[in-house]
Amino acid sequence: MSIPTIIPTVDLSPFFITGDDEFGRKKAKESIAKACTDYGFFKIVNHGVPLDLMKQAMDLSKTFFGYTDEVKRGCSSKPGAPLPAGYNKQPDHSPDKNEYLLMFPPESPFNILPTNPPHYRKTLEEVFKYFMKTCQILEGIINECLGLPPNFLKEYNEDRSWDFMVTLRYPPATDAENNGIIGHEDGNLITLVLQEDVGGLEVNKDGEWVPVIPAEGTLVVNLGDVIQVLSNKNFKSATHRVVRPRGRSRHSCVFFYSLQGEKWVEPLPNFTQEMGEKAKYRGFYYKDYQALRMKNKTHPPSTPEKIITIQNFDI
Ligand SMILES: O=C(O)CCC(=O)C(=O)O
Ligand SMILES: [Fe+2]
Repeated sequence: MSIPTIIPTVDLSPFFITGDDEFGRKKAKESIAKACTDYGFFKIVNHGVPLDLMKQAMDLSKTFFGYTDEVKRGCSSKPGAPLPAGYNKQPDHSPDKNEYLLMFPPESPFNILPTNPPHYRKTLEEVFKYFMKTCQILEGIINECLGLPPNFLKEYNEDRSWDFMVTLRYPPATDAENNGIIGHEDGNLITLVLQEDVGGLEVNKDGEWVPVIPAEGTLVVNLGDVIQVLSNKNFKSATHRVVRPRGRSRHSCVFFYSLQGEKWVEPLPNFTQEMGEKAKYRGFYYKDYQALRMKNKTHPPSTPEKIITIQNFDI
């Protein structure tokens, strides 16, 4: 039997203190670079998000998802809405079993956020802002780990209005099935996951599913397809899934640090010409890739091989 692989936990505190903890930063960067090359997955502590705020968000989420369908549907967007904000449930034909509340940045006019439980909206908006800041710090670290010119990713990805956050509830597994979300990669740049203690998130490493064990105060980070393409596959977009535990629901809160739709995504010269490597992907506009991925959800293909993934852009 193979030994279960441990997902590394990185302490981000050296990036939050004003002093010059060069050694601490170097150590964190080394761990992150290795995790991004091996898995595209790691955990972070001392990430700048107040722990009581994270706990409050999870508690309020549990209360919200405990409401009746009718109440929750009061926060759903109207059919044909331009963006899928608000409450929704995976359609019956989907293999994924969960319900969720999706929000864009707090100032977005598309948001449909619940007025109950009291403070839920405010709490989610606060969490959103903190998660966004943490992702900006991670983006800077990843920029350095990739050896890109200073602030390259920040300038490439400066429009923050495309970020979104989803709070989810997964019902308990049944005797017949336990899928929460099937194995997939995220399409964006960086994803943050706050999962409750029940677990269920798994990452694929060399064909094996490795559980991402929850630890209090910890956030999970995974890279998405945009980083994998820009880095010409030097950094991995992690394949992950959610397996529903038995006997109880699972709650999580997931932040997608994203990219403006008009941005062109292709392997950067730093990882192609300058390394004497061929590009591994065709370029695309991010909005086109998103639209294709959205179709996977709204019109699931008849066979899994037909699901659109970044492999469709392989050269
Ligand atoms: O709920 C989770 O822990 C992860 C969800 C996820 O992978 C996703 O929404 O893309
Ligand atoms: Fe995901």
